[in-house]
Amino acid sequence: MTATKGLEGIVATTSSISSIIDGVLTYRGIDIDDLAENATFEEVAYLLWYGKLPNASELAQLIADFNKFAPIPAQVIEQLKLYPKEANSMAALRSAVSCLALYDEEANDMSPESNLRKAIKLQAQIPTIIAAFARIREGKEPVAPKQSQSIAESFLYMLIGTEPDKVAIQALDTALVLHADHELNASTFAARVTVATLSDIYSGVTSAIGALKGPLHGGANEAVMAMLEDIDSLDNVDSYVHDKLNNKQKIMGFGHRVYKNGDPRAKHLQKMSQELGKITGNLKWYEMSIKIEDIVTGEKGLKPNVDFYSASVYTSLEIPRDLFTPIFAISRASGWTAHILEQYENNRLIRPRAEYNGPVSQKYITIENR
Ligand SMILES: CC(=O)SCCNC(=O)CCNC(=O)[C@H](O)C(C)(C)COP(=O)(O)OP(=O)(O)OC[C@H]1O[C@@H](n2cnc3c(N)ncnc32)[C@H](O)[C@@H]1OP(=O)(O)O
Ligand SMILES: O=C([O-])CC(=O)C(=O)O
Repeated sequence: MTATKGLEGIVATTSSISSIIDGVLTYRGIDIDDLAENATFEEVAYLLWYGKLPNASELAQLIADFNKFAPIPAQVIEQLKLYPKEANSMAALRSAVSCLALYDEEANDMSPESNLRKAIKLQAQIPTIIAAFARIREGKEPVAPKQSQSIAESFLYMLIGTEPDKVAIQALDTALVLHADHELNASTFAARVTVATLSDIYSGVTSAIGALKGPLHGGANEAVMAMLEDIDSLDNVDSYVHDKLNNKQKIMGFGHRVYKNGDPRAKHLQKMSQELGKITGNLKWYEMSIKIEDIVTGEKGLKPNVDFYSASVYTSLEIPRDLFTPIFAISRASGWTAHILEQYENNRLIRPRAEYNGPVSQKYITIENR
């Protein structure tokens, strides 16, 4: 038995949800470029769960379900009020999603109909939790979900408490489309490992949120913004990036386990970052990002991943930095739950082996002789 560090290159399952072949990302066979330009997040969620694009009435039904399920139980709101105001927002989301299960009577119903319904509920309720916690920690009352055609609109409405701007809704919707699924990424794998024990969907999504939080995965978008704030001006980019690279430190938002010639989602986010910068009259973060990319790609051959330009996009939308990774979770909830449903459909326990490299032939030593 020989271990492969980080399971690089190991094919651990079959899946018909998304593919990355020769650097091209598809959801159910549809190119991400096509979806980014034409689809709404609601259509994409349907596509991931059902394997096809919805017709008008199927889409209307899904949107009606999202609106119906979006309010969260009063007990969960009460829990959010008890969390420390300075709690990490991904930790708060992880706890609150786990808490949702306690108030869902069908949490442990393993029928396919119930699991699909819970996937839709989770997708509807995760944005509500994030917006509610963001307001509660500022001493404000949560805003009830808006009856809306779009999760992006309802989320922004719950966050700011007023009608969101159309440009912001469109930009967030596209970002949600771009982040929705990504084959067997770390958080999706965590979800699949959890539910492969035949544990419930809430456990799977809670595991996934924990995995997404880390800065080598979804947490990188917040780390990118922290870096941009740290650098602070275009003039400081050169010395900052060279210092990091010379000290063999990572530049967040660059590199990817699967893409070696660039992430197809990054160009969409780069364009959005520029357009939003122009609209807000602040191109500073965009211009700094471009300069960082020039240096890192030029000198290390590393390309920006999905997290790099999403940082300046969300900042232009005036979203607080520590909600960037929770927003990633809003989107990826669709992919996580699609993978969980796929895992249940054709389940086998996921249990790899470890190559043992510890001591051998040891004997028990009594405590007085240690
Ligand atoms: C949604 C997402 O999860 S996208 C990824 C988000 N994460 C980040 O942006 C964090 C920064 N990037 C990284 O840490 C990595 O590129 C990962 C985690 C994304 C991929 O990791 P792996 O495939 O395991 O690559 P690994 O970390 O082994 O890097 C390979 C080499 O490239 C270097 N490298 C990789 N990423 C970077 C980076 N961002 N900055 C500088 N060097 C890097 C490593 O130092 C390593 O160099 P070495 O061979 O000289 O030791
Ligand atoms: O696939 C991965 O390793 C990371 C990820 O989730 C993504 O890029 O969207």
